[in-house]
Amino acid sequence: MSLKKVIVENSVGMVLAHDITQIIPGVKKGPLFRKGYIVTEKDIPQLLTLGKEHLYVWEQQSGWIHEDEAANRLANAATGESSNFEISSPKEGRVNIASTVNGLLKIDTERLTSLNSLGGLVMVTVHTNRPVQKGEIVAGTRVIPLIIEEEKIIAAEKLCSANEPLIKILPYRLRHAGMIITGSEVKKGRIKDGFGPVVKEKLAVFGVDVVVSTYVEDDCGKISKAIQSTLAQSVDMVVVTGGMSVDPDDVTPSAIKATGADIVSYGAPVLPGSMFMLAYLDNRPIMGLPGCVMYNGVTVFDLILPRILAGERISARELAVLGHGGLCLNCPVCHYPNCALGKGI
Ligand SMILES: Nc1nc2c(c(=O)[nH]1)N[C@H]1C(S)=C(S)[C@@H](COP(=O)(O)OP(=O)(O)OC[C@H]3O[C@@H](n4cnc5c(N)ncnc54)[C@H](O)[C@@H]3O)O[C@H]1N2
Ligand code: MOO
Repeated sequence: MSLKKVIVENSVGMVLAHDITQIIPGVKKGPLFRKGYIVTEKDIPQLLTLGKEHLYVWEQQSGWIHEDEAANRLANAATGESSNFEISSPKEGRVNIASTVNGLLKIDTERLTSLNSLGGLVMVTVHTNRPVQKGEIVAGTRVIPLIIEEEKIIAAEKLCSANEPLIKILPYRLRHAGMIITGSEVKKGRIKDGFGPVVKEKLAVFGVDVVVSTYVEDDCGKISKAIQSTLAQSVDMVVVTGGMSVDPDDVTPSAIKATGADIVSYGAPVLPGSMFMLAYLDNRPIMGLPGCVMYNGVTVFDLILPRILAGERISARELAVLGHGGLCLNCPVCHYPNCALGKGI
């Protein structure tokens, strides 16, 4: 198809090649005539008052496609036509991509940049590794010109679907957690446990149940044994709270090491949460949670947990890159994940 420019008075009976938007300040912004509309005699005065003395109408031409069709094709290619996404009807060449499930959003950011370097089209997303909910819009795509060479869309489709889709949602796979609350003051009843309820609630958001829960005093051997016996009860992961810092009674990192687990990192470049430990034993994650996870609203735990639950194995490098954007600004009202925390990747 190609465009033909005609004088508005000569457009009666012709097929409109684009939406015509009406804006009434403070009242309305939206299309008055839609692409594909056949112009009638009575529309002419209204078109003239909208400032349209000329219109673009369609002239069929092979090798070119309309922006709406192109945007639709791009959205389908980017999501691999997965049922985890719902693609909206095109509007003025824009298509929205929404999640139909709760899960971890994965964007191949390198390929996204390559796609957006092709020119003539844009693919725009929220950040990768975001925990998304059913119904949330996660991406939008728009074709810049009204019609575009089909060849360009074919190249974009190839890029979108190479090996695996550009945009994916990973379901949360881990369901059962074990929790070890350390601290002699808690074990001996000097204070009430305030950590367990916080962790339980954070896990429950993702549908994870704490199926084993143990209180242990600040003793390396006892904590280490508790981790092993918790893992023996077929949990998918273990969280150990407290004792992560540098006091003589902070023995949790040593206890995790003593289980023989592979230590990915002791320390993570996120504030709060810098004393975090991640380790794996028999491919099951063990997380050492510093006191700030109990105290602060959002910490490194909130950044890493959705990825762990989606079954990703987190490397030391993936923790290291969190430093860029890892500083919580302690806003008076927290809007996480709608903020910069953890978005430097
Ligand atoms: N010299 C340094 N001091 C601290 C550092 C550091 O790098 N150098 N790091 C700070 C950071 S960051 C954090 S976070 C905390 C880490 O604390 P821990 O994980 O070692 O926490 P604890 O010492 O076990 O407890 C701190 C505080 O919280 C209370 N607590 C602990 N567990 C519970 C529980 N289950 N229920 C209620 N209250 C609990 C505990 O009684 C302590 O009062 O260290 C900084 N210091
Ligand atoms: O582990 Mo503390 O990590 O930064 O508040």
